[in-house]
Amino acid sequence: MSLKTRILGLAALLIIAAGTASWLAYRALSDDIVERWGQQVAEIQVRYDSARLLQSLEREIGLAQQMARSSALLQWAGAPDNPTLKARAIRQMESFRGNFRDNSYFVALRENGHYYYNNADNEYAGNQFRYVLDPDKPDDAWFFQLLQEGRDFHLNVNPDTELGVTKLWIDVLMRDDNQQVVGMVGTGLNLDDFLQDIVDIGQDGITTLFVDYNGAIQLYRDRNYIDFASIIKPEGQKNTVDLLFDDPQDKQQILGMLQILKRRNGEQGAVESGFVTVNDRKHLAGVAFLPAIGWFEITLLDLDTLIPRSYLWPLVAVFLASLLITLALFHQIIQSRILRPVLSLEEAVHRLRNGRFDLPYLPKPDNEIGRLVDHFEKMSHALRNTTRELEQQVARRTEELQRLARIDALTGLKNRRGLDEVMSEQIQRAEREQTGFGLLWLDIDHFKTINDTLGHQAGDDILCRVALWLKAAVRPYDHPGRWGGDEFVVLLSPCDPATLEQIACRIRTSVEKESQRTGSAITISVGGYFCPPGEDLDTLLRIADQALYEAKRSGRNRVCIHTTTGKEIHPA
Ligand SMILES: Nc1nc2c(ncn2[C@@H]2O[C@H](COP(=O)(O)OP(=O)(O)OP(=O)(O)O)[C@@H](O)[C@H]2O)c(=O)[nH]1
Repeated sequence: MSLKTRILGLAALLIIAAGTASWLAYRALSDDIVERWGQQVAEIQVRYDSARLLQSLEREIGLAQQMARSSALLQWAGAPDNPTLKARAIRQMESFRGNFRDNSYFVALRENGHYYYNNADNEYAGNQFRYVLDPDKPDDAWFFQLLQEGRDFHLNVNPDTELGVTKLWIDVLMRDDNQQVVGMVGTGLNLDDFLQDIVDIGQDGITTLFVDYNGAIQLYRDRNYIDFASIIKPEGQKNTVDLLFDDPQDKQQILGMLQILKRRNGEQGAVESGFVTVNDRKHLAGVAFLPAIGWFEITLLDLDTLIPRSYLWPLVAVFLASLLITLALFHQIIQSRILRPVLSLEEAVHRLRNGRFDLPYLPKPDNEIGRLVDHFEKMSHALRNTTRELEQQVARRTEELQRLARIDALTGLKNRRGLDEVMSEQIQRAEREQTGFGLLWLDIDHFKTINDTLGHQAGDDILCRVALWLKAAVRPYDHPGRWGGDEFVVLLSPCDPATLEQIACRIRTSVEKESQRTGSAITISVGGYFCPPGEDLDTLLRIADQALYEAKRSGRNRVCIHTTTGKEIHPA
């Protein structure tokens, strides 16, 4: 796996890990914020819903209480059979009917159990007496129960089977001057209208319900849950609020909140809240007690509706986008600051390893890698300089060795190899320019005797001296050399037969004279050949050797020149 893949993989893992940790922290924080926010919203919503209910009811309750205190009604309640009082009371009732919101009323008298009623359509005009309440009839039990309890005011959601209506009834007791209960008055609000106005107001995610002092559901958008005629039902048979919750802990929590609020007994602004599950969805429940009517108001906030999960998608999108941007930036930085310099360095090292000093462009970021590249560049420059110096030294030494390989170590003249090269060049030149050159072959006479009598070292000294005299006797552009042993060769170019002869004689004379001057007289024999263009080396050497042989055979210390026209011997 490449370094780039590893670094980017590691970076992605770190970012995802950091992102996950941030996400979890965010979730915890957002849950906390939502909880706090939800509690505040729940409390506000509870107060708002309570206010809406009370606002609607307070006027009706006030009117009902005013009606209960009406002297016309109270007098009639004391003498229900008195037609004058009855007529006056009914007129009074009818005047109240016009003021009630539902334009309906009821009056029930304790003494004879007569129940009077009229509605918005004035359906029972002149016939307000509807029926006689029967203590043994379950449908009428509410009346007798309220009389028994002696509660001055009561709200009751109840279908009236006689009248065929289901209403939220406002029941207010009538008391005479002695505070004796003489009857009951009130009005009924159409339940469907009331639910629509107060409870089921179409706020998405917000559910409002009202329960009575014992937790029995009184107002709820689903009528099936409403506990009609709660007052006459024994405990245990009521539709209480806990029916809405599946989790026993939620049931306990809600009932616990009702208990707490009961203990606080309508304390101003007292609201309890907590999380519950309704229909498998998390809700925040807010509960408040309404002492004016003795009910609790419960608001359920569906958090998934109010704060849908889809709200989080932009956050996820932002996270993913920032992840991609971060990776791209990271890749760019890694690429320019690490990978590209490292790859260039690797390429440079590869070239250097193959002996190439033409390094590619090496980026130098301002970091450790940049410093490493800088050191590498300096190192490669030093290596290049050292290598060049070594190469130059080797070239110089090779050249010297090559030169030495063509030089005779004893005399300093060209050796046989050197002479071979010069002769080959001259053969080519002669061929090319169609001119001849001269070749002399020299041999010291009786050198063996010199060696034998004076010693080998003395022989060497004589060889060196002969070399010096030879050099002095030829022209600067001629090529004298030692062929081997006591034999010397001189190549003369440019040359002609006369010059060849002249120089050959001069050499022989010079050696003879100079050696005599130094006290160890020696002589040499010289064979010469003027080489015409087109002849090969072997032929030249053979003819020059023959000329030398002729010179020796003729008595030594003489020159024998071969030309194309014949041979000529010059004695001393
Ligand atoms: N001192 C010395 N002697 C050498 C060297 N090379 C060859 N010789 C000797 O030179 C002698 C050459 O003798 P030759 O050329 O064969 O015979 P010569 O005695 O010169 O007689 P001619 O040539 O017939 O006059 C031999 O004795 C070799 O040992 C050398 O480098 N130094």
